Amino acid sequence: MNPHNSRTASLIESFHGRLIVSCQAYPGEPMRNPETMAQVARSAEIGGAAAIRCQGLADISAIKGRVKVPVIGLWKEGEDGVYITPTLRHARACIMAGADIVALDATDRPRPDGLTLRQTARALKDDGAVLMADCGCIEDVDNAVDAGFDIISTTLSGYTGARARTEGPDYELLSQMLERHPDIPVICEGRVHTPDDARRVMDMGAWAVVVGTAITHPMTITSWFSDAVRS
Ligand SMILES: CC(=O)N[C@H](C=O)[C@@H](O)[C@H](O)[C@H](O)COP(=O)(O)O
Repeated sequence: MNPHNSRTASLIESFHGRLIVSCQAYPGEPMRNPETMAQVARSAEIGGAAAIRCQGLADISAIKGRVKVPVIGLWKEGEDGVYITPTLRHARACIMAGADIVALDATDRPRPDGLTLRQTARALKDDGAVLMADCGCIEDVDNAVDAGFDIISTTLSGYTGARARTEGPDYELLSQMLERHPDIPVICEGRVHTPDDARRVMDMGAWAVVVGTAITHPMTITSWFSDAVRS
């Protein structure tokens, strides 16, 4: 196990075996408003979320003030290449805004500030930060573990070109991660669309599951129903 201090260990333990809800609205969307996201996050907490994952400094700050559960913060900038908390500056800003854990792109693609993943993680660990690695394939996972990340996640599977985008969660990557890194909390995130999907990843041994779209993105949920009704 990575050398955790007891504060980090109890933070990570607080969502062991539990649901994490990702509350994000994308640029140009009607719900892209920190107050709205804080209301969504508080609703998710009341419904049983053991942590909230959220994007952008204003949302992190608003949500941190509204929920008691841990906040996993990230800051998306750009669309190509590394866009989830792309630099050390973005990560530090997330922490300053109130994130208890910061999620970063953990691929080996070039980062805009020229730092490597390992250099970025080292600087943040020296600050005392708790780090979640958003991985796209097992090589990213191995690198993230080497770099000192506290939590590893399937977040970027199907979005980096390294793996095909599965219809639902990437069960295959999840099982590789669980087998190779039994001592690090493994989170399944991405395209978990039903309670059955969520139960299955927990039964496989995931530490926790992150659900975003299927809980907090009404535009997409509506389109699922609308398409089903029309066809
Ligand atoms: C690939 C990427 O940028 N994923 C983002 C990461 O924060 C979010 O857009 C996703 O909503 C989140 O990962 C949860 O996944 P899903 O919405 O499929 O439940």
